[in-house]
Amino acid sequence: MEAGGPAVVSQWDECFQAAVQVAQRAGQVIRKAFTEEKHVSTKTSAADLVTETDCLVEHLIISELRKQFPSHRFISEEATAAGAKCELTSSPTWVIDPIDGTCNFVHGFPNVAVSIGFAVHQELEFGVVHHCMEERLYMARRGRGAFCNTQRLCASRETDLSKALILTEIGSKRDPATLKLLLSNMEQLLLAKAHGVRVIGSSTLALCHLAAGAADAYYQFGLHCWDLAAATVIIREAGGIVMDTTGGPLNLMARRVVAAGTQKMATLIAQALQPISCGQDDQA
Ligand SMILES: O=P(O)(O)OC(CO)CO
Ligand SMILES: [Mg+2]
Ligand SMILES: [Mg+2]
Repeated sequence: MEAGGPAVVSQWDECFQAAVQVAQRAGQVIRKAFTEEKHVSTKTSAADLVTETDCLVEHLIISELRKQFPSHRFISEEATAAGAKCELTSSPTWVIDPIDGTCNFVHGFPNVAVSIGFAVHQELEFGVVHHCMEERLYMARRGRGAFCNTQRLCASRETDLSKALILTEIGSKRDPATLKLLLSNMEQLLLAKAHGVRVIGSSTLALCHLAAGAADAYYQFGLHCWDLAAATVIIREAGGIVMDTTGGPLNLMARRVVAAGTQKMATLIAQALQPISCGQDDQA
């Protein structure tokens, strides 16, 4: 065994435990705020929402983790919206979405999650996603399986597009050209006789449903690295595939993804999609 090997493993274990604890604390804050009046602002479009709870929870998560791991770097949704650089270096980096499903949160629709991913040398090491309203904790560490609370997760083995339940998100970009492509992509999958296409308002939770085998595929153009980081580890550890919409390897910053239980299903979905250009998180 390499000198220092076990020490490195236990270091990330400590980070993982910290992520679980802070995700649960964040969940308590979100649950309490869920039924209270919200102050809602918009960001990049009229459908890109933020509330004071997004900012409060992001501050809570980052200040707690920074206290414990002062040398680590952070990428987070609301700091990026406020102008922080979104750069994934080789340093240990936390990738955080304080509330995934803010539009759901604003409307009282209970698909709302906290998403905390962790990467070292640009490789995702673990992910924790807390479904706040159902108190479900999805989590995975690289090489150690994926779990929802204590239950081990197993992605779908389906390879036939005409038997697939597919998840996607509409996103916040609403110009006519984008909407046309978005609806045309959905139409292609329905014409291929997929059993259904679902939109639940939280990319992270949809990806966790895929990891749990409750859906066969997921695709989206326009999501962000913080929607994707934690759930990517969870899907891979559940035996699923997460890749670029071109069929190549996932680029966490490229704002597009296809995920599926099987490589065959992922390839079929990727082949059916027309690309929608959304830019890169690290070039904003
Ligand atoms: O609610 P949020 O974090 O803005 O995320 C959206 C997608 O960008 C839903 O997944
Ligand atoms: Mg999000
Ligand atoms: Mg968010």
